[in-house]
Amino acid sequence: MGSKKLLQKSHYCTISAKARVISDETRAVRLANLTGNQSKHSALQKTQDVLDHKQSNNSNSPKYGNKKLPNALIVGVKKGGTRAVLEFIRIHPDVRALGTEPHFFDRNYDKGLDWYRGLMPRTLDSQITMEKTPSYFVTREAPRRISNMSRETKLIVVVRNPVTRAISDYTQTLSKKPDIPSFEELAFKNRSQGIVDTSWNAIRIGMYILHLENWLQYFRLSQIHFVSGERLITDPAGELGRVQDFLGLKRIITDKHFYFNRTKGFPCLKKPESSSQPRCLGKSKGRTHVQIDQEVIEQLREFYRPFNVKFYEMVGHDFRWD
Ligand SMILES: Nc1ncnc2c1ncn2[C@@H]1O[C@H](COP(=O)(O)OS(=O)(=O)O)[C@@H](OP(=O)(O)O)[C@H]1O
Repeated sequence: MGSKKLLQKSHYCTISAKARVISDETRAVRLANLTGNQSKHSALQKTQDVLDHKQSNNSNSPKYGNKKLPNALIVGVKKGGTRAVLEFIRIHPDVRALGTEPHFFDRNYDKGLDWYRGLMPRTLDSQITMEKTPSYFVTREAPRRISNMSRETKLIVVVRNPVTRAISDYTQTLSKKPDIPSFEELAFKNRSQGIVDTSWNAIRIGMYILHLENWLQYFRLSQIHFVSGERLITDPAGELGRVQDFLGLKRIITDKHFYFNRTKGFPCLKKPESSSQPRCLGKSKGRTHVQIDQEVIEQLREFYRPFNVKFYEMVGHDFRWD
């Protein structure tokens, strides 16, 4: 076999090994989130050990290294574009990330930090460990718990127009439970009087300033980086450039890594040479949204406006959601 073919073959093996690792890892964390029992957790640990072994056979991964608690977390927001940020940043050679959402600081906190650390990929000292769980942003206890782990944790929040975010959230729920009430019914306590139901999660999550105030009790604003969910779609390289700066990483991910996939309607990662792996996000990202009456959208815009303005003032950036 010629040297070029050999190279291509080993590259292909690395990619398919990585794909296997990701699907095993997904199974492992899902298991932990679905069950609360101890024997399943040791099964999870075993699966994770197998993953580590597989990853150590992957030439892209360190042969040695340690499982470390994350230095950086993507803490929100749900439907903001958190998966895209994680999948894009993890192509950086100095980043290793858990592919699935461990929900440690909300649902699995009682399992302890050792359990959490055990889920993480092995990293060299120079590498950053990351995970993403979008529900952390709206979990009251999450900032305190994360600051107890390390006060130096870097936090990333992907924010998006709260009205579009709410519709995206509802569209996702509807895809799983087709019998739920209409968006309008859930969004308002009294629609004719314009009284919004702030107890509905799809609405509450978008009141970003309220959640942010909770985080600022434990973290400095400079420890939190806000990614624009809108610009992440129109200029992924620009947003990822700022994420790399924030994480203290060399800017390796650039516009050379992205292309706009017309079928998907979103930016995707360029395929590494000779790989058959899809590099666009899955079907649950970029769903066609439920059609919502323009008047309802206007009412929600009005509702969010004061919260948005306070949020812009606090973070020093106008996201232009009006
Ligand atoms: N490159 C790329 N490809 C696909 N989708 C992209 C991308 N960049 C951002 N987005 C937007 O990400 C939205 C899903 O957000 P999350 O990943 O945070 O969702 S989740 O909370 O993890 O379910 C998803 O929301 P919907 O379009 O409403 O499905 C996308 O708009």
